[in-house]
Amino acid sequence: MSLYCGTACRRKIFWCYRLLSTYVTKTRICQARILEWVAVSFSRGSSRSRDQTRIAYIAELERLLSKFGQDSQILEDSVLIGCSEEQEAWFALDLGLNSSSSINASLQKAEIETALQGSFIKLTKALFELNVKDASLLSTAQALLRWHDAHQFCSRSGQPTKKNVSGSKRVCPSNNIIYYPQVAPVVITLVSDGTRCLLVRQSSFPKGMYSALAGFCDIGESLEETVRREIAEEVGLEVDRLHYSASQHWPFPNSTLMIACHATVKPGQTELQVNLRELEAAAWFSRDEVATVLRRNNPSNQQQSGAVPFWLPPKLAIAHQLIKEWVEKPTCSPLPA
Ligand SMILES: NC(=O)C1=CN([C@@H]2O[C@H](COP(=O)(O)OP(=O)(O)OC[C@H]3O[C@@H](n4cnc5c(N)ncnc54)[C@H](OP(=O)(O)O)[C@@H]3O)[C@@H](O)[C@H]2O)C=CC1
Ligand SMILES: [Mg+2]
Repeated sequence: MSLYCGTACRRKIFWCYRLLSTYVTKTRICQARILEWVAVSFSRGSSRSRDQTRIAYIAELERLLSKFGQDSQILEDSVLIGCSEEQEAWFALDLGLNSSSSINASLQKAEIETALQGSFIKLTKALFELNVKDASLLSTAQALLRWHDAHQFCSRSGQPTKKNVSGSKRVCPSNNIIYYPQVAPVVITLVSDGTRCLLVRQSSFPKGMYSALAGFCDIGESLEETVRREIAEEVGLEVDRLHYSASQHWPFPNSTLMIACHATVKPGQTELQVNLRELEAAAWFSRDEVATVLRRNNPSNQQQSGAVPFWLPPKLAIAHQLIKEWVEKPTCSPLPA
């Protein structure tokens, strides 16, 4: 808050662009209009490569908005997502480009791209192409802007709620109820039997990708209980030991805190009973197999050579870190659950 008000702070905004698309769930294809966010990530130069993709930070958004005939009033909708090492506050703003219901409907994506000499790319793609710091900012922006978008009204009075300046909460003016952004805890666990690890596929994953096993925490559960329940529910295994590894904020489908763990099952109790309502496939893989895939981890490699049977989540995904940890530290000994 002080960052926002401080005179030394220059207000920087990075933009998010959103579009409507169909959304495929595990059980049905839903044609409902679901908001899918796309990062405004720009690459300078003629060809885009991984290290060129970056967030466009706009120091003088007012001027640009005015160029397109927009009222700078919309800046009030921006939310604070962080600050630079020079103590400049960074805000994110949803421009709702090309959305007919948006107050900014007259802003055209192509025109903005031309003005800024860059191009929009999908948020899910951008998150894996940006550096860790920018990806984290973008993840915060997506989660926070989406939360504000979905919490415009008080659930008690039905009256419109009002965002505070930084966007850290919304208040109902009629009864002073305060609403804070929500985060859902999710556990993601790499199960091992000592020599092999368990990788799974959901039908919603990109083609050929396998990952660790994940699940939302239920009300009343500890993380340990969630890990045990999810593993039992999805592959029919009983966890023997587990230990925490790391965590990561993840903005899909809404704001989640991914809590990553390693788990082991008892030797001899490794037979899988795959719950096909939750998973498309699950299988044990040796350390050598996983190490090979990690080294060549690129979906296009698989298509080109056919040598790699599957691929793993990209480096910035916490699942990737879990898998890498397991490959590199075969002897780490877990604590009793
Ligand atoms: N980075 C990675 O490699 C991976 C990340 N993930 C992330 O982990 C998340 C959870 O994994 P997933 O296996 O899908 O979880 P679950 O195994 O818990 O299954 C998802 C189902 O749980 C129910 N559910 C319970 N609480 C919630 C909630 N707060 N929000 C949404 N659904 C809820 C829904 O069921 P119903 O529809 O019946 O209500 C939903 O379809 C994923 O959404 C994904 O973002 C997952 C796998 C890999
Ligand atoms: Mg799951």
